[in-house]
Amino acid sequence: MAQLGKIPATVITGFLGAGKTTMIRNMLENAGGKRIALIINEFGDLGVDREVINGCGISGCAEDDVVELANGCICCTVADDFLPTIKGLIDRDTPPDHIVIETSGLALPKPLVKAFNWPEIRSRVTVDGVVAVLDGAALRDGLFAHDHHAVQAQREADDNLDHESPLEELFEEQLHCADMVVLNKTDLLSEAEIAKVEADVRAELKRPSVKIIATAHSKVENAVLLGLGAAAEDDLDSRPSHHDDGHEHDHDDFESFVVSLDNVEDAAALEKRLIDVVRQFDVLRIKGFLDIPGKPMRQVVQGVGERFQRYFDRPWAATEKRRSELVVIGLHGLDRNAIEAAIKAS
Ligand SMILES: Nc1nc2c(ncn2[C@@H]2O[C@H](COP(=O)(O)OP(=O)(O)OP(=O)(O)O)[C@@H](O)[C@H]2O)c(=O)[nH]1
Repeated sequence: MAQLGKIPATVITGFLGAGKTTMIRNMLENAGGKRIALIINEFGDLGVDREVINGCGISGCAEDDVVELANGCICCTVADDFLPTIKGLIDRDTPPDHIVIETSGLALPKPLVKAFNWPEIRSRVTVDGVVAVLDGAALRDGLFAHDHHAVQAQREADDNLDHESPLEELFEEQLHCADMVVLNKTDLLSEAEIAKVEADVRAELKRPSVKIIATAHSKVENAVLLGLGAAAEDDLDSRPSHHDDGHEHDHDDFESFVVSLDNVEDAAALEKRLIDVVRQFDVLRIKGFLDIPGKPMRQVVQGVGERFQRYFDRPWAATEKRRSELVVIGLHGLDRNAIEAAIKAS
């Protein structure tokens, strides 16, 4: 077998908030002794995903098995960031059994898969599979299908601009590169909606062999996710991309910033303001941590579109500064001042 002796690597792709980190937490919790190293890349300067993974206290999940690539989107920094990181992992005295890479929700997976053909790693690592996690509720609501904001209407009106929305393009990039599709958040969909979304996704796939798994809370068994044996780096041609012609890719369609707050007395009221912000502005994702006075634990805030979740994940460490910080991610042109003012208004 050509892949014999190579370390398998699984690439997890999927739009902002689709459920990638949740999937990886499940995976680590059920690793069953398999040594999984994790490379995490996210859009925005707060490193929430790594924190969420480290905060979960999974036994056997050593801190140095989780590497964060924080300098921009992984697909644009492969040579500078990704290659040295993966080399570092495979050169360890005890290399991992499996490498899992969580790409940022705005990353194109294909340039990353391509990087596995670099001579230094090609002989030692193979892309076992590209897994695309899809937000079933966002698909049902048409987030990736047509223009949902005025910004898009302007783009449509200008003949010089690419007519496809950045969300639609990303969706296609991620889906067309996938060896397995996880249709997530089915708890928010009716049976009929699941069937409709699944059929839409199936129609968009370029390779009929790709399986679609419908699930909630990103629950898929490791035996299903890992060990696909796809050797995706050898099979790039069947994964079409908008950028195959060398067309430049950047993330100018999106932007993010961090909002720092004082401690938060009334988290429910803050959540209401955050939902208003999502409704008023082109905000796609808000996530971060809150310092709630009198509480020994830090509170995690997760917002995907208008859907918010809050939970306490771990005690603040004695050595760390309690802080309240949120990363706001949205379409380019966010009115940062207005958004900050709206979040801070009380
Ligand atoms: N209702 C529901 N919520 C879900 C499901 N899966 C994940 N979530 C929630 O969706 C939010 C985002 O989940 P994450 O796993 O952080 O998503 P992600 O893809 O890693 O997000 P980014 O890294 O920011 O792109 C969290 O609040 C999750 O608890 C699901 O199946 N159903």
